[in-house]
Amino acid sequence: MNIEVRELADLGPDARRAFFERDAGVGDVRSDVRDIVERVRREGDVALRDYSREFDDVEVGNIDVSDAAERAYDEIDDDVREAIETAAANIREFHERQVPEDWREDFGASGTRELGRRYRPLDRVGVYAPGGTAAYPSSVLMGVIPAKVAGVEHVAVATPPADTMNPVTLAAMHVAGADAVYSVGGAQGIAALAYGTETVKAVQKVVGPGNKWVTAAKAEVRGDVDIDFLAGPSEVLVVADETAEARFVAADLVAQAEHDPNASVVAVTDDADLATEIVEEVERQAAERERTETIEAALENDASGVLVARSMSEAVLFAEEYAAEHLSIQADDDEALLDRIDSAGSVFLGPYTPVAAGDYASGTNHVLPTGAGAKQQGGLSVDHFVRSTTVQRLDQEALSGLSETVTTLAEAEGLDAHAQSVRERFEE
Ligand SMILES: NC(=O)c1ccc[n+]([C@@H]2O[C@H](COP(=O)([O-])OP(=O)(O)OC[C@H]3O[C@@H](n4cnc5c(N)ncnc54)[C@H](O)[C@@H]3O)[C@@H](O)[C@H]2O)c1
Ligand SMILES: N[C@H](CO)Cc1c[nH]c[nH+]1
Repeated sequence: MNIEVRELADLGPDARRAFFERDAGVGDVRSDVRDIVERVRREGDVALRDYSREFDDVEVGNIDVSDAAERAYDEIDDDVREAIETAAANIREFHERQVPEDWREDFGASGTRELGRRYRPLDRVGVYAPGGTAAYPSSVLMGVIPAKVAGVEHVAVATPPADTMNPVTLAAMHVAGADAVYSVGGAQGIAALAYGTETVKAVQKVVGPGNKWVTAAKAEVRGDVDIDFLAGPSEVLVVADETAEARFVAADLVAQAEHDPNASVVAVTDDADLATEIVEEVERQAAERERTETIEAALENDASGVLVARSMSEAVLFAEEYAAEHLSIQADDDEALLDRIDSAGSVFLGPYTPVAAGDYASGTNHVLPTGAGAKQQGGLSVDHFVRSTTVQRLDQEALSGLSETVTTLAEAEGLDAHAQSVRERFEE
């Protein structure tokens, strides 16, 4: 692996596009994924079994494995069970703070003009929990717990099949409170949740992270079913100044790189010596990890690199444009730098806040927008599982006060029935 330190100012238009318009290979698989989704719609369970054979090399027996979750919980090691419970408690605590409250207020100056908002949970949602090259019990917690905190009655989870399903992933489903578990992964798993099959019940909304096939499938079904956002192959951007510890920066880059060859990991600093040290550390640490091949592939992506900015202001401008899934700031005045960045999925401040803490257990959600989606939205939250309705009540006096405004605007729009619906109430 040969990572070069690059000057930010020297990046040409193609290199800049590779960073800012990254899509982690999702575009390349859109047409294959369209075919998979269509076939699942047409053929249901038969297609799910065929795709599991083809892509996961598994002969699926039961697609519905809901019964296995509680058993797995009893069977896993005590220390793992305890870690799941601790992480789940922290995630639940953080998400309980997000539950919106119904409100009503009288805005009327004369008469009653009572306006408000109420929130109700969705009825049925589907959570995708990845599980191709690694197991993701943490993603089960991150998807199911906010849905349950929001009050969703039926939360189904789809996760790739295996000859023996990962017991820790199953146990996490039990802890999080999943109502149904289906052993189907990839694009076919997303299609099954979106449209239903003989075994899988269709849901109103599909959420959760995954690789490029999963992400392309979410883009494909969006419109027919609601989704959270595109949460594809992982990304991290570390903004560092001369006070940063190269070892820590490198460890955070290597950690996200181990998810997927399509992951993007970037460090940007105004200190050229630090940049060189980061590269040396990344090379050393990557060689020591178990998933070296994946890490090296991710580091060699066009959207990965170690960059030197002319100033921290330039580094901050890069971070804003990059809109990372995870933004780590390891710098002296991290809060001042953060103040100048609006676009990031989740932010990690200081040397002792590794991204991995949020990945598992600090309590924030790790399902986050990738591909610069953070320019438009934040990570998965209780908000994704509720619908809001506005409610209003006027009395006669308040309506009389508004009548001129409404009828004038209605007539300006050429909608006289609207105007009359107000006047009618004041005619004998
Ligand atoms: N953005 C986020 O919030 C976030 C959070 C956690 C994980 N992730 C990402 O989730 C992903 C997990 O990836 P994974 O692969 O381990 O698990 P996965 O469950 O996302 O994907 C596995 C599935 O991919 C499908 N697949 C594999 N090869 C295929 C092919 N050639 N054609 C069609 N389908 C194919 C299979 O059906 C398999 O079941 C990583 O990219 C990781 O970075 C993202
Ligand atoms: N880093 C991932 C989000 O991109 C979440 C995760 C799960 N397990 C470990 N990490």
